[in-house]
Amino acid sequence: MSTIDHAPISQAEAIAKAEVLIDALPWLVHYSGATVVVKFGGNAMVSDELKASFAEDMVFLRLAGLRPVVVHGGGPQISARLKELGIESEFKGGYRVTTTEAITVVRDVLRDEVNRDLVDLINSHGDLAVGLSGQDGDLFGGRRRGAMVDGSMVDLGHVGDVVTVNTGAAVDVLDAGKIPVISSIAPDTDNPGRLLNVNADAAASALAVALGARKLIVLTDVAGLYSDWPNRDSLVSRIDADELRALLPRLESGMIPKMTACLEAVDGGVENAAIIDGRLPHSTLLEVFTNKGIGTEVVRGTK
Ligand SMILES: Nc1ncnc2c1ncn2[C@@H]1O[C@H](COP(=O)(O)OP(=O)(O)O)[C@@H](O)[C@H]1O
Ligand SMILES: CC(=O)N[C@@H](CCC(=O)OP(=O)(O)O)C(=O)O
Repeated sequence: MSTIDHAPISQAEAIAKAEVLIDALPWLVHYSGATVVVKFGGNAMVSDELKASFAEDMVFLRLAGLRPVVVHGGGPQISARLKELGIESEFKGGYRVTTTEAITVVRDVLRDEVNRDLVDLINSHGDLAVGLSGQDGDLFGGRRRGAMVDGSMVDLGHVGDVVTVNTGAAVDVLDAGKIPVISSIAPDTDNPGRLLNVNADAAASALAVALGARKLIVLTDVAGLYSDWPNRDSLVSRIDADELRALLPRLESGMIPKMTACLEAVDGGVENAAIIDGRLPHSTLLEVFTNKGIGTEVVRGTK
């Protein structure tokens, strides 16, 4: 066998790899023991490879000494199931209008399909993930909300905001050294026995605030927030809460709940919130462990 066969990488490659690892050191120190809430959007779950790389990132964060918490969406998966069942579904102001018939489908797709799939992927690396929904241990309590469309408030059916968070179930999982994987449905606090469909960005934000998380990361299917959508030259790398508050009324569709969630997180004490491109493998690791991060970072304002 030649010497080459025994040398898996060159010295230059070895030094480059060591530099990548050592660059992560200040971030390992900064985030040691910190709770980080990661929202995995349905549009970012586009392939089995990306879902598997997301699961690896969560395991990496946990084994690096952070306390990752996953809140997942599943919008496209819910839409596909509703279509199969012939149930009408439309979005208003970035939120799905959710009928009594649709709410059961939303719950089943999120809790029984998307959640189980992510838990299984993480657990292929060891017994690390525990699936929860907003119903478990009264994790979330919701209240119905409408949406502003063209200056007037429209009804959204069984759609709500998270108004109470009982962190006990998630903290128990974290304290056991595991990763909570949470779906965003919430019991309706005004109508016992009824459920509400909560946008997953909003659920992740409410949980990040209640857990005193250091960081909220939102994975989606664009590079970040564009200030002049769809002009691809307008990607925002950093924005503070005051600037975001001013920009919010001009945002459209799915970016409305997403950026509202980031704003509420930093207003609620989370150090920063990042919108990153979930289509990039290992985007979460790049965001947490590199100096520049990726995507759009939202930081606290002067308020
Ligand atoms: N200003 C903007 N910046 C970035 N994306 C935007 C903007 N306005 C609208 N969008 C749209 O929002 C989408 C992300 O929201 P959404 O589909 O709800 O994602 P997710 O399923 O990840 O929650 C993007 O794919 C893009 O089409
Ligand atoms: C009220 C509302 O719109 N709920 C969302 C919940 C899932 C979600 O937020 O999924 P993504 O993160 O993939 O968009 C929905 O029904 O699609």
